[in-house]
Amino acid sequence: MPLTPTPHNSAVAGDIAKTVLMPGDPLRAKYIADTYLDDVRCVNEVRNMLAFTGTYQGNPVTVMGHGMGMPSIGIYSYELFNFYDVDTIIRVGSAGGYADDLQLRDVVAAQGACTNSRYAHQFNLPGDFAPIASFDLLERAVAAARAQGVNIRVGNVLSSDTFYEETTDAALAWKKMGVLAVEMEAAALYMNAARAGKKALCLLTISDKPLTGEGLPADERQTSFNQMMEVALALTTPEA
Ligand SMILES: O=P(O)(O)O[C@H]1O[C@H](CO)[C@@H](O)[C@H]1O
Ligand SMILES: O=c1cc[nH]c(=O)[nH]1
Repeated sequence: MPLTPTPHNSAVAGDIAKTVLMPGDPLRAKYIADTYLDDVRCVNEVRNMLAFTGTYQGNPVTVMGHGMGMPSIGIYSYELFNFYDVDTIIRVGSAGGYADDLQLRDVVAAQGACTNSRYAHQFNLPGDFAPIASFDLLERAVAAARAQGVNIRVGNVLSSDTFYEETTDAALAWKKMGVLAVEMEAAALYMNAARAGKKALCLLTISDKPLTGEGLPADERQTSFNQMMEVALALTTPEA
């Protein structure tokens, strides 16, 4: 029985490239496709979770939104890894900076992803799982960033089930552990990649600082992340 299309994705297996870039916002996926890809076609519109397949410097790549939160990226990345034979997913997201020395628009590579979610419980492990990036992708992202003159920070992030918090207690506690920034999906992506034996990396642009109240406006969140996108796109080329 064919596994594709799925209830969430009308693409069939050959429509999706081996490497997929995933922002949370489907309009950011469209922006990446319109700005950087050639020979683009839209391969999914189910729930408006837009997916586009094209080429970047001659190499096939798909760009698809994943929505907000771990249940959402959990579904899309599971299907891409297990039903569409995708090898590599690179999330290109926004994050709230915790570290004092992170500024708005800085780029972070999530080497590890702490989480307050129970996503790992489905794997019935006799302990806590440490969700980590593919070292190969991480190493290549750092090299690509240096080559492009992008100052990239590498470290731990928090993948949170909540965007809004009653107090700053949790943020301050994670910050004390050296966690650089908060977002909402990397841990689930890294776990799905680990379980499927595939590769994943989460790159983030700092869109706000929850502990100081600084933030970029919504339109800039959608379109101002070009440095991060260009580092991610460099990983789609064999020579990167
Ligand atoms: O900008 P994206 O990639 O959606 O990432 C961040 O923004 C959303 C919250 O505003 C969450 O999805 C969080 O992870
Ligand atoms: O998840 C997110 C993303 C951006 N900023 C935050 O504070 N949290």
